[in-house]
Amino acid sequence: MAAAPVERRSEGTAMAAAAPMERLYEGTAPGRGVAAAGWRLCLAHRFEEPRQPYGAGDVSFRDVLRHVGLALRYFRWWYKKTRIEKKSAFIDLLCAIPLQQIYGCPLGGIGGGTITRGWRGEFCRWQLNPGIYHYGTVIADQFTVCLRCKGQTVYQQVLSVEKPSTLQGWNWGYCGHYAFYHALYPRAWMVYELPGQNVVLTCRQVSPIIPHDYKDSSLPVGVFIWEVENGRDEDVDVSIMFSMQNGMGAKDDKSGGHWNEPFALEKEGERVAGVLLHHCTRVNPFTLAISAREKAGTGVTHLTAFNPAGVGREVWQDLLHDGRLESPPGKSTLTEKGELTAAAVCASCTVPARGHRTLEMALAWDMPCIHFGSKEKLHLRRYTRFFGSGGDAAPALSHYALTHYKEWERKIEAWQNPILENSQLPSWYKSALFNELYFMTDGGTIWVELPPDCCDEDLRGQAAAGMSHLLPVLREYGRFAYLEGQEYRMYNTYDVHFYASFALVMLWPKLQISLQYDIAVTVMNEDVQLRQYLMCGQTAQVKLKNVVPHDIGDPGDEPWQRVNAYLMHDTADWKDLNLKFVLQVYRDYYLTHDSMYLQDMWPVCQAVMESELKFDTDNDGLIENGGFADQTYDAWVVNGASAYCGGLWLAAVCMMCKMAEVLGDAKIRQKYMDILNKGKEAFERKLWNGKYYNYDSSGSHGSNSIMSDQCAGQWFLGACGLDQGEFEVFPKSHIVSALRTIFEKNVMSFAGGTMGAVNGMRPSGEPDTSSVQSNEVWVGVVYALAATMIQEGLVEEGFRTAEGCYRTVWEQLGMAFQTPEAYREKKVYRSLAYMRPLSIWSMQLALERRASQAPAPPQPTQVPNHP
Ligand SMILES: CC(C)CCC[C@@H](C)[C@H]1CC[C@H]2[C@@H]3CC=C4C[C@@H](O[C@@H]5O[C@H](CO)[C@@H](O)[C@H](O)[C@H]5O)CC[C@]4(C)[C@H]3CC[C@]12C
Repeated sequence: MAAAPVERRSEGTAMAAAAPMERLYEGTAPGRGVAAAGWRLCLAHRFEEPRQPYGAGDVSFRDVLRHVGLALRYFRWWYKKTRIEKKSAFIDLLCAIPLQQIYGCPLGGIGGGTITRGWRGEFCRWQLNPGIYHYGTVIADQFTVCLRCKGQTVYQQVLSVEKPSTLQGWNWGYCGHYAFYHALYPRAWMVYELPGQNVVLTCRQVSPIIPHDYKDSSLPVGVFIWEVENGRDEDVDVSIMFSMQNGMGAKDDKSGGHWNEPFALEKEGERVAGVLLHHCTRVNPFTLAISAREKAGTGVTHLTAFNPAGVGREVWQDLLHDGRLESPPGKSTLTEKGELTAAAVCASCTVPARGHRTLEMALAWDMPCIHFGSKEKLHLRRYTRFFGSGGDAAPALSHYALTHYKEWERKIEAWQNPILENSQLPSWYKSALFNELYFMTDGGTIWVELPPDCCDEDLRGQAAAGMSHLLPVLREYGRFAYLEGQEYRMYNTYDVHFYASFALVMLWPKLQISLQYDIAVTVMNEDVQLRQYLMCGQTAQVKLKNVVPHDIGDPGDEPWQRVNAYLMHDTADWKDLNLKFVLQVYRDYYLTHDSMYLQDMWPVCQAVMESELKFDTDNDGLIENGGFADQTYDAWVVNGASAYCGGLWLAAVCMMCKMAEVLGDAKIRQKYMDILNKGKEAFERKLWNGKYYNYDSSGSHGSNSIMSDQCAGQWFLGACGLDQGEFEVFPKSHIVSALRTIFEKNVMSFAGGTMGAVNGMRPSGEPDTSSVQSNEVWVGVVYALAATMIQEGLVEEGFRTAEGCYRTVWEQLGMAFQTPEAYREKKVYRSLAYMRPLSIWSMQLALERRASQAPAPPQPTQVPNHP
């Protein structure tokens, strides 16, 4: 291999996982402006480990017996839902999405829908209907390059390694050994050497993901900046053609009535031209726009319509002829039922000998008004406040994207560079930190406006009345929701958001505040409808008053309106949800200093803590679990006092004291101080075993398992600076001992220390197989554990722990941009593209905290400058 832009830059605990990349790349070009850190792959790469989604065959006989009731109830529910009602299941255990090791950076801002490109450049994952995914590569969606010298076309190639059965008139099968992909979300680069041409193309893909920005970050656009380097001694005319099918490759692309039209928009001296592809479905119609920026020396041409299911010769020849497209005026006809249509836009320029030029192209999509599955309410997306809701915004969005992407990149660099340039941080971490952020947009994310006429009453009366800032916050920042996972279709699953929320509060704090207001409203409300819960078979109310819901609803139904789509357990009896609300309220206040928020949330915190107090059945100041899987580990039973929920409880009680202090509520402060003092003693007495905190106090076989998440309470306390002095809840020495034990057992004694931390380990050093979740690794829990280690000074251990997950997911298993909830040491994974791994941002918070506390480096002695 020549000079190796694809080399693996790994430090310390290097693993062999990604080594084949180096051997595959045969190019020499470094590309233009490609970031140093990130996730890099040669286009000829193949992932070798074929993993399977968790299936019935992976369950032990003991677990089959344990869950046979659930399985039967689930099957009955699933059959009714999918076969009789013809709807899709919020979790489809019987039809898991097969693993495709193809994904790369998604396009688009927050909550306007996403289109994911694969690392080989394909347009392959679509979330335009809110929260609903369509997986499928659309073959016509391509970039094609045409090179002309002295008036002759010398090279024309689709920049795709595919050899499809449609559009055979095109020149497919680009040799992947001459290109590489590099992702550093929200940007990605593809570097193509054009064999034998002495021309290098670098395509930089940019999405408007800008921390603390609540306008541009909402835009449904992506920009492709093509840097063309001409290594020849003669000028070359270069054209890049961007072709796109009208639709996302789904059934309704053939439903008829779709049409395309060319457009050009000139504003403030900037001209953008392209084609609009109107996708006229009954529900959630949208317009796609492909475009390019016209400027001196850059011409933009188009083809309004072609048949993407045909041979495609007319398109190919058109471009081949003169490096331009025919550019007919006027609209296309409407498609017939069964017919597909596509369009293309082409940007061309002359690149001088040994010179360089840039071509700028954009993809925008405008689906301003959306219905969820129930179609009860019409919602307006966030970006409509800036671009209107008439369905005619695609030209303006394209123009805005092409004239603002430089500013976006400046802001992205100002945010990312201090981290990227920190030589103390390993480069895998830099890749993990930014690339895991993909889920913020590609988590089925939705960001909508509050209807202008929405009042307290609509948010259900008394709930809203107590919160003076509820309406102003929701009006100004809108409503935000993201899925638990692309396969676990529930919005804002709260026990999981607890982990992921660090990313939101650190980067878009107003969205975290808005989400919390939404949760606060649901706390006060109830849903009296009865239903059967699948795990235990009992019937109970959908939602009780004064408890935090599991989730805010299913996009296949009517989220916000009907909460708790999850029907495995009655989560009114879960022990972690209420506590996670209190912990987030204080954490958010600590990070944002938003005292209005704190004031509004205070009565809600008191209400959920009152509900929680009933779980302290023996009045020792510590809650007890109920002998079922009554927390986020929803298939791992806990009985009696537990390290996880007991620890969260004490942390929440501590934060109640702190909040009461801030708000000057002495009575409440005293109440929770008394509970805290009693509870701390009970926690140590019931759970501390001299080395770590036992899983639970039941004395059953698994009760002395080592749980990787046993310090979750301390994680939050440390993140809020509440881990010392008066507020030291857990003795420092115990926390450090527990973390060291987890590192030794759950990390280093599991898969040779290369796969992160297993959820539960027996003291003997065997993974705990007492439940289907105890021998899983949960990536988001591992990142949270790593943050806790860093907070407690075990920095190397923290990085080592987290590195195992990153390398496993991104380098070994080919699960880039679809990090799963869980994997086992061998064979299986569970729930692709999951929310929890966003917890990696808590590692960053811990690192920033440490850096700000570190003593300042000695200053060089100042030599007085005497005249
Ligand atoms: C008789 C059959 C052959 C054997 C069937 C066994 C199965 C019934 C069970 C084996 C594995 C179980 C599933 C494990 C995980 C699940 C996830 C859960 O939802 C969310 O999970 C998060 C934890 O990962 C949690 O934090 C979130 O709050 C939840 O929203 C739902 C249950 C289940 C799918 C579970 C169901 C039963 C098995 C498939």
